[in-house]
Amino acid sequence: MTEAEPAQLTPQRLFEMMAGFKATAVLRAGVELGVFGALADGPAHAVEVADRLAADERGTRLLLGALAALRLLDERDGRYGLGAGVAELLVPTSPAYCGGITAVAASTGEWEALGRLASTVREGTPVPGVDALRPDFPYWADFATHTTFGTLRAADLLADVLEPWAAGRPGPKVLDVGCGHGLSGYVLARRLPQAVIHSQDWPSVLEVAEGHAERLGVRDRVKLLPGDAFEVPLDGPYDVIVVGNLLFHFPPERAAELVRRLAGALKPDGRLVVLGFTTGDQPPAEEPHAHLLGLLMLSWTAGGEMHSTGAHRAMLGAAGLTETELTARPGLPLRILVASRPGTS
Ligand SMILES: C[S@@+](CC[C@H](N)C(=O)[O-])C[C@H]1O[C@@H](n2cnc3c(N)ncnc32)[C@H](O)[C@@H]1O
Repeated sequence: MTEAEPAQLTPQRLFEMMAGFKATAVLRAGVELGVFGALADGPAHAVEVADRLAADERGTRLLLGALAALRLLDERDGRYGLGAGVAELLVPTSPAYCGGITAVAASTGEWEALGRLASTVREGTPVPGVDALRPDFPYWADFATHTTFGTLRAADLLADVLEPWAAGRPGPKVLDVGCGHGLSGYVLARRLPQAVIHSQDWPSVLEVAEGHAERLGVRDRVKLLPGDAFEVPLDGPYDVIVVGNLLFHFPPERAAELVRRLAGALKPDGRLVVLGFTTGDQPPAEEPHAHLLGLLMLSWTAGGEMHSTGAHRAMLGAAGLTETELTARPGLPLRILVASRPGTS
């Protein structure tokens, strides 16, 4: 295999990077003000849109121009309509609506943290006053609410991996630690009608997860374990424990401590699953999401950072688990490691 040539930096690529935050701002303002919903029934002049949004006419006219410059809107004869694909993805009544994800991926919290990245790197400490590990860190409830569009794919893949094995266990008992939206457990529950899911996270996040469990029709088989994953009584033993996108909140030794705790709550022959973004498995340009997420962990936690699949394997091995198997899919920037607790059930 030949090494990929490094991409040549061009002035255009450089200026696109510099202007990236402006596109984020324009998209976010469009979503926040309800521009796309206001144009769902057809094109309109800026003055009509301003009236529908109860916003300033000049401000609306300038924003609509910028949205058209980004091709989110089309402008014809002074009237603005939705650009190609916008009705499906950015009109709130569409079943494929993604605009809510701006509350996470383009959130004020991320924006403010990354706006002072150089100073965070210089000092090596999180943004003053910010701690993503606090039970009331508001970003996590937003994350649980708005990211189901993307996380459903990961939950489906996880269910594909676990279903053949778990289907052979009578009434499998599953724990999802730092469950967020909870979909990892709920998609599995829909495939395995006898499964019982224990969803673990902070209380404010579990309120959101509970809503998803109800919508997916599995609420009657879901138990909630609110609290700190390091301290809450785990109510085991379990057939399956999933820890998804949580270990990178912590430095390696703290992550390994949690893995040990979870391994101790497995039944013999039970499975511990580490699911999520990793770095160090591929060249950085092949795993950009994970590297950018690592900067959020730098900004928001004391010591959190992304781990490699090799580091996860070492944590699982140190916790006495064996036969670790890796699943990854092209185009899905997540890796799934399934490790077994020795013994027979
Ligand atoms: C990035 S989200 C991951 C959500 C989901 N597991 C996934 O893979 O998409 C991290 C979650 O971990 C939770 N979390 C962080 N620290 C925690 C702790 N000490 N105890 C329990 N949950 C925690 C957050 O509230 C958040 O919901």
